[in-house]
Amino acid sequence: MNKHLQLYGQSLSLLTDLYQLTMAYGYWKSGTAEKEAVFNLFFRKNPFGGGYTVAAGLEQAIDFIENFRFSEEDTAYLRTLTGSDGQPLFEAAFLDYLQELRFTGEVDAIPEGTVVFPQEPLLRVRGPILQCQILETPLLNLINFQSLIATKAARIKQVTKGEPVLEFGLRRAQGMDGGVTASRAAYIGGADATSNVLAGRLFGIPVKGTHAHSWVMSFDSEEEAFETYAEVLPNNCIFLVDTFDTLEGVKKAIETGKKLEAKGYKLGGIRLDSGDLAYFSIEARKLLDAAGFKDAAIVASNDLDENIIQSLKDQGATINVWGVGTKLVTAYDQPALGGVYKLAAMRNDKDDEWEYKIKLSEQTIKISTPGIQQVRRYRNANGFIADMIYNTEGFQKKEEEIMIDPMDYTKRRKLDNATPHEDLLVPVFREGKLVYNLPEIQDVKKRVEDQLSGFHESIRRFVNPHLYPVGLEKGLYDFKTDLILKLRKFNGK
Ligand SMILES: Nc1ncnc2c1ncn2[C@@H]1O[C@H](COP(=O)(O)OP(=O)(O)OP(=O)(O)O)[C@@H](O)[C@H]1O
Ligand SMILES: O=P(O)(O)OC[C@H]1O[C@H](OP(=O)(O)OP(=O)(O)O)[C@H](O)[C@@H]1O
Ligand SMILES: O=C(O)c1cccnc1
Ligand SMILES: [Mg+2]
Repeated sequence: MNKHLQLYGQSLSLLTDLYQLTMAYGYWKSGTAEKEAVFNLFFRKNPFGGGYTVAAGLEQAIDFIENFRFSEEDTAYLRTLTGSDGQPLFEAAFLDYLQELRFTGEVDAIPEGTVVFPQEPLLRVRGPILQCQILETPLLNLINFQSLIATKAARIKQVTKGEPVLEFGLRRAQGMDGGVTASRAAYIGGADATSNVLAGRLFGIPVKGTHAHSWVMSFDSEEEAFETYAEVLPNNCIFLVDTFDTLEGVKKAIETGKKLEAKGYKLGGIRLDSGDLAYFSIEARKLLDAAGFKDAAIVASNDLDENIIQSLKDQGATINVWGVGTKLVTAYDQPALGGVYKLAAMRNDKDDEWEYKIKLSEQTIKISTPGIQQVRRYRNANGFIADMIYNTEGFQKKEEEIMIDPMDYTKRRKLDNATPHEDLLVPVFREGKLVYNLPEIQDVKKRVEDQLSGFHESIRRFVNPHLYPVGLEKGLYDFKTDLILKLRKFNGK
């Protein structure tokens, strides 16, 4: 366990914002540390202007929670922190308490690879408030980034229409963990292989690659470069043909391909990495086909993303393997998913009942939803039709379920228990123990494909995608409205 979650040889429990620890100290000192709380992790907008998001990062979140403990070294560091008066920020007894602290609560989560939408809790954490609080930052860090990259990869795979995508991003990734984590999420979302060898080893992702311009440049001629490569790696021959003159390069790759064939090997293909990729791929295909290399792949790379790939396809490009780096692993056009983690309920001291919590905002979309939430996904014969967020404890939903658009009271839909449905959040931790069987990464990847094919294609289009209906169960909607009115002092008026 804890495969790549150790950074620089350190445990990662301090990988949180200082304010989580100062609040934790506050809860401890004021005697509320053990009060039971529920937090929901959700985002408010699909990334890239798209109509869907792919959930990813749960395995690393689980790993983090399982290995969550402050070591002696960690608390020794915290002991050195001081406040504005130069005095220690934390008292010794609190740091001793932290050292003994383990996660004892509950986590429910939507499995990785599930297609999800704004407002839906991807993860729900329940337990002593101090523990839930400290987990906010690492959980958001882990889920936001991987969900973002998995979504980007799904969009890229969507436009290649099933043609292989090779993730080449490590050199441009946001640091080392960014690179490793992006390779994992990209594979889940749709990439078929990575050039990142460490990610291959850690996660069981296929590793693939060609060669660079420097290989060609290190010889006196392109012929010599290709032939030497073919001698050393006859079973891995995809030649980069654009170092000097692309179509001349293709001809030289073909000559080397013939020699490979004579020795019983196959020319894997060529790679194009500059110039007009549509034009060169079409011309290269003609040359390869005429020479009998109909199976040879045409790999293309060079700052590709889903929009350029779509444009190349529209131009009739004959590329059939797509190398995508920078714009995939950095989510170039939207570098962050704005997931948040909000307190939604707390156990009341007086009567031991749930007290529901809400964050007000001038912007309706930013008002959080109270409750111990679950997401129910309904389907008909054609696929998924709507998701309803409901409260699982306290006020109950009724037999006949009415779902209301949280942004528009008049937009509603009738659903009932007879409509086939599935609850998306599944138990992950109970009393601090892992109760979830982690799926193989290949199964997570497969889940993305299955899920995406279950939604109407209109949610997948890039321009003005259709908004998939996500609503609040009427009881929850009304409860939330009453709570907002109460907080705004419109109580009963
Ligand atoms: N036919 C095409 N239609 C649309 N975009 C294309 C087409 N061919 C290439 N591109 C994209 O246009 C951009 C070209 O960038 P740029 O001009 O920097 O590349 P280049 O000069 O050809 O190559 P390099 O600088 O790597 O040698 C890349 O993002 C590439 O993917
Ligand atoms: O373009 P990306 O999607 O990031 O894919 C990875 C890129 O990395 C390599 O070259 P590099 O960019 O290092 O050099 P170059 O720009 O001179 O090709 C490769 O040739 C690709 O172009
Ligand atoms: O194998 C490749 O072709 C490759 C690897 C990393 C970056 N660009 C290309
Ligand atoms: Mg480049």
